[in-house]
Amino acid sequence: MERMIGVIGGSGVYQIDGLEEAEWVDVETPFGAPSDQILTGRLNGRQIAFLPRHGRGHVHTPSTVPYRANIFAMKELGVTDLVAVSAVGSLKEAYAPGDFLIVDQYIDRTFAREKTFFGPGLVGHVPFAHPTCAQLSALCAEAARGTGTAVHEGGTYVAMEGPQFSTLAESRLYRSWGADVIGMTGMPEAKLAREAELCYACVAMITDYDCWHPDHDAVDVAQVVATAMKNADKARALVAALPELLAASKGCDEGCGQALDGAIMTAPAKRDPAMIEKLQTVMGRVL
Ligand SMILES: CSC[C@H]1O[C@H](OP(=O)(O)O)[C@H](O)[C@@H]1O
Ligand SMILES: Nc1ncnc2[nH]cnc12
Repeated sequence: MERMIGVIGGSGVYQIDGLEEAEWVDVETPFGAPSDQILTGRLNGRQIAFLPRHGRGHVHTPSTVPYRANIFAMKELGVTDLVAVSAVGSLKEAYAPGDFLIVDQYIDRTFAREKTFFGPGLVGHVPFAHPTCAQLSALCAEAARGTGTAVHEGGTYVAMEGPQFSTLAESRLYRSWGADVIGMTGMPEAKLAREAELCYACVAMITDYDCWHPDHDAVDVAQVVATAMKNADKARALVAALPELLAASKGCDEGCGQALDGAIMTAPAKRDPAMIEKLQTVMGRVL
């Protein structure tokens, strides 16, 4: 199967430049519209799709981002490898604002979001011990290093509900858990990408020290935006390098594309035909 990069841009990354045949396209899904139109085109001769997670102009809160529609739409467009770019707070001294961290684990503290494509009449459970694709993550690290930024490979992302930032007690709690960075959108995006059998990687752009650091002011939007703006060119350079790196890579050998093998529990005779039809795009392979 031809591989194709999709990118979901976070706070501060609402578009990418330099696409040939660039076009913002509407994609409708059974879960409603995605966060915005999706920018499609060719980057260095290779097809790519880009979606701003909060919409252009930042209209969705972390809780109202239509995560299911976003993943569905990417799959519909033929994306196989999805890269999330996310602004995060650092929970460790060594991870400084301006650095990139390639996430490989999550702690999901969100509670007000739809987190699965499954439902009554079609029940399934995908493996999630390793929530990101190691091969795609390695490509992201290589692309990130090419921007000249400090890159940390591997780290745990705490996904909080927001939209308010954390209290000091919460920030200290997450540090005591050994978590590395904090954001508001990593979940359920990563869970849904796994259910849709996509390779998924998260490039976390560190924008602040949250509120635990005695020598830094507690995070506010101005800090996040200032760092994100400073890093926006690097984020775009990183994205620009990805399609070629993917084409030259040996591809995923850890089964992201077969995550649904053996996952569905509902007996064939009990499966809801409407659910089967609704989910053709994301999991037609096993239905
Ligand atoms: C503007 S600070 C909080 C906001 O920024 C992050 O967004 P994203 O993950 O989409 O880059 C964080 O998760 C919050 O949504
Ligand atoms: N400190 C922080 N907490 C949650 N989300 C963030 N996004 C960027 N910085 C953040």
